[in-house]
This record gives sequence, structure tokens and C-alpha cells, in this order.
Amino acid sequence: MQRSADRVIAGPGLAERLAREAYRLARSGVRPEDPPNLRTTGAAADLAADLAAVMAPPERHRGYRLVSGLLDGFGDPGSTPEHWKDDQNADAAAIDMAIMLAASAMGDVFGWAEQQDGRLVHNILPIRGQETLQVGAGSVEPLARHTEDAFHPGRPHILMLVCMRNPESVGTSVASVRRTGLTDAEYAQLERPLVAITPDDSYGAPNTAHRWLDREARGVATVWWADDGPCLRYDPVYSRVLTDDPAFLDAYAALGTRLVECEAELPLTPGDIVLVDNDVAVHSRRSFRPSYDGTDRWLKRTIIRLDRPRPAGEAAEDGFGQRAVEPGRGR
Ligand SMILES: O=C(O)CCC(=O)C(=O)O
Ligand SMILES: [Fe+2]
Repeated sequence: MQRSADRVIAGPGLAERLAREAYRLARSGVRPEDPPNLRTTGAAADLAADLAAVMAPPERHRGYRLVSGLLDGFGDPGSTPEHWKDDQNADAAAIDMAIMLAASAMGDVFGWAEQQDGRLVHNILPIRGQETLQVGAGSVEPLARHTEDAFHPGRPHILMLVCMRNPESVGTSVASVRRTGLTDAEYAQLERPLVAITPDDSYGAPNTAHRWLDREARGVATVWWADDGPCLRYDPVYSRVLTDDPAFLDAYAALGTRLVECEAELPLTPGDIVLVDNDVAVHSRRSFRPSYDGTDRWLKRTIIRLDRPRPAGEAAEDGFGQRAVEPGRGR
């Protein structure tokens, strides 16, 4: 394994062992939603330990890490499906299993009951009719920078994106609050609970209103502090700012500007994995033109919980009733 500040290259031996185990499990009918616990599965415990070394959480200043080589042992996943729920070939199913095994070596993988049918490995691909939506299935408009599942107190600590296909080299862009150089006064403004963040359009719409954004919601802090520095909760497209105080509005605008300035677009070639620290970094995607002919950009996404505290006050939030799904618990 080679490691630099922002990239880990897994060795071919580990990639081969992971592929062997993933194909074996997928062929025997195991689904990513019901993965075995490798840590307690005899010989596979070694695999779990080696995966954990490669799948270490990203360093917290930059907020991301690229992992390559780990998925080199898989065959062609076939053409890009037209919808996240479409069937995929046996190689793609084995890749889903490998993603689950790798992610589980870092922390606890989970999903959302109302998102992609409660699956634990999501398909991120352009979907006809959703081109202009601010969701992973959008395409012709840039996807604005956001914290994943910012509206929820149980949002993931780590977002794992895996590139299946990316013909136009549209990377994922990442920006860390720790590189923004905001002033103490700006941080102090952003700690005020003045932004209501609602679920995004990838969640089933609420019964009581046409859009989540129309629902009444309490304000939350945009910036909070962990032991090692500032953290962020930010999704302006799905937010309502609850004040007209210029001191807050200026700080919120400065944050947006600085995030653009310090954003890095990460190259994504097939097999690349991007790990984003969802507490310090936001992510986004520029626009692209889908062709819907099986060759479109296709990512896989998994969300991971770590044993890392968040502000105690978040425990009182209801998360808009969105329920997490855990592996092996049925759906
Ligand atoms: O398509 C991308 O690069 C990122 C999409 C996204 O925001 C997500 O999958 O959470
Ligand atoms: Fe996202």
C-alpha cells in the first residue's frame, strides 16, 4: 500500500483477495444489505484488517482521500443502467458487495428507508426527467455543494463514492471548511442556529406539503466545533435562512464564496474511491450532458457512521421522520 496525504493505492494482492471474497458472497446470493461480519469470519478477518488500513478516514484539514487500486479485481460492470433500481450484471453485484466489505472495515454502513428503497449501496447516475434536479440523478445543471443529508442529526460521518464509469471526466468536487480561512467573527456568526435545512428531493416527498422546503423547521448551526477544529452543516439549496441580520448573512455568504475558492475537483476514473469527511467537507458536481445510451457517468455511493460525537443539542432533532436502515435488519 502506498500512501500520500490525499491518495492511497491498494496493492494488487489485497484487490485480488477482496474480489475473490466479494464474488464468492455475491454468487452465493448474499446481498449487500445482509453482509457477513468479516471481522469475525475466520480467514476473512485478515481481509477486514487489511481493508481497514486502506480505508482509514481522511485527514481532517483537507477532508477527503482518494483510494485507487482496491477494485482492480473486477470485471466490466456492464452498461450504465437507466435507473438506480434497474438490474445490473454479476460483476456490478460483486462490486456492490466489495464496497460494502470495504466500507464496513471503516465504520457502520447504513442507508435511509425512503432513499433508493433503503439500499445500502446507491447508484448515482443520470435519470431521464431528473436532469435539472439538485440530486445525484441530475446532470445538466451543476449540483450545488452540500453536506450529505445535512438535514438529519444522524447524517453520515463519511461519504464513500466509487466510480464505475466517467467518460467525460466529471470529477466530484470537495471543499473543506478548514481551508476557508474564515475569521473568528465569521465563525461566531455561523454558530448561531439560524438556518433550517430540509431533506433533499431524493427523499420521498412529505404528505403535508408539496416540498420539504415548505415544511416548518427549526434553525440549526452552520458551524460547530469538534475537538480538532470547525465542522460544517451546509446545504443552501434546501435551506431557509431564518434571519435578516446582515452580520449573519454576510458570514453565510462569505462561507459560500470561500468554499468555492478552496474547492478541489477530484479526478474519478473507473475503480477510484473518494472518501469525504462529511463533517468538515462539502461536495458538489459540475454539469454534464447525459446520453442515456448505457455509457453515462455512473457512481456508487455508500454512507458510513463513525464513533465520533456531534453537538449534544442535535439529539433533540426529529430528522423530519427519516429513518436509518442498518445492515441485516431487513428493509
Ligand atoms: O455525482 C457526484 O459527483 C456527487 C453526487 C452526490 O452529491 C452524492 O452522491 O451524494
Ligand atoms: Fe451528495
